[in-house]
Amino acid sequence: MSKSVQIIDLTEKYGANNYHPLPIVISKAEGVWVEDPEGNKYMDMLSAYSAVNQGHRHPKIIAALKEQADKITLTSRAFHNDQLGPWYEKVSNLTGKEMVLPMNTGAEAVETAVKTVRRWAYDVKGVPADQAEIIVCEENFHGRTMTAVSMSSSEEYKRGFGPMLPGIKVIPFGNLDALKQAITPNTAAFIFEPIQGEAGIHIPEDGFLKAAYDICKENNVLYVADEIQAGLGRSGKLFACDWENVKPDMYILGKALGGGVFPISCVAADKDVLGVFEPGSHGSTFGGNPLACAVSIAALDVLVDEKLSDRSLKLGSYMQDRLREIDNPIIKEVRGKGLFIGLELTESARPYCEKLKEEGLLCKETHETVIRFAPPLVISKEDLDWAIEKVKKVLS
Ligand SMILES: Cc1ncc(COP(=O)(O)O)c(C=O)c1O
Repeated sequence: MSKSVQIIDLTEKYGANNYHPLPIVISKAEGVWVEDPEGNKYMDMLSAYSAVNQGHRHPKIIAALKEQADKITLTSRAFHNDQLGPWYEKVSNLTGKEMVLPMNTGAEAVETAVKTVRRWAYDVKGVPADQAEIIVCEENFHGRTMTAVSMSSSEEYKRGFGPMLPGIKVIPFGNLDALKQAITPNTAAFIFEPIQGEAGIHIPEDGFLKAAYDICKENNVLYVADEIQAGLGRSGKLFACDWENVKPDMYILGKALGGGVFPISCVAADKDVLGVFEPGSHGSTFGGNPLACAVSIAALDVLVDEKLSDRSLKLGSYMQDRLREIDNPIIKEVRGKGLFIGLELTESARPYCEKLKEEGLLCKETHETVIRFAPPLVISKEDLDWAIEKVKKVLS
């Protein structure tokens, strides 16, 4: 029995059955390439759902991890640590926001955003206690905690987990009239993904992000962009909201914030919003730990120094054009921004992901019929051409 089969058996025997992974074990990685225990190499076209935008084990990020691991890894927030201040400054400069609040996972940052906007509604907007409302979009994905699941429109994500968090209103993605109608005096925030990732790379019509911002401003509603997956270079801009030059009231960031090396997430907003917290009102033992901050500083430096947003923009439109050349009636649509690409089929995408795996290319189906392509943004043109030929072979 191969090592891979043994490991999969153990996972299936002891692991909770909450994922449906492709039957492959990964034990090593570098850049865009990963390797199984038998030494077979594959190209990673998923990047851990856009957490590895900087490429696997980027040498500068690994160096920062090792250097910090030799000094101190955790203080809790009972004390200051020497990495947190410089990390705050870096995220503040990048987002243009005055304040930052660190967490660990994306869903925790979403929780933080929800607490912030509710408290803001209570303290600043004067919404009566327990009456704050939040508007979200159909087919959103904000994570798997109870708050994030309560925001979901998917019955499958919610089944048996109730009662859900109250005060959530769901509108169709990209629908400005529905947004206007959903707003009441108790609305605290509109929380949305500027490009919906898990839904199958849904891109709103041009003008939506800006028009939705204007509606929020007219009604004193906070405009909160969940850029956990679409942000940090993935869509061909530093933030997906940059496509319409919109500065949200709050950014929610995660995934590539830690360069795929260490978990870190955050929300960033100005003082009039994120200033609502006082000591004891929110926190996390690991949030803002020195290891995560040191890694994140390096991860953000790599993103900026290597101009990964520009690479994503250029290589992304190249890849989309090449995919559109494939002539096969099962292809319904190729859509994307930068290297954030969805290829929608008229039938289940899973068998094609399995065939691509046999060809040495790892990607994953989303929403049944969509193959998501999101390679590390450091991918070379040669490697991308290799990947495109494999996709052509499997889909032609
Ligand atoms: C837009 C968005 N928000 C939140 C999350 C949740 O992040 P995490 O899995 O780190 O909790 C994800 C994860 O895919 C996401 O894509």
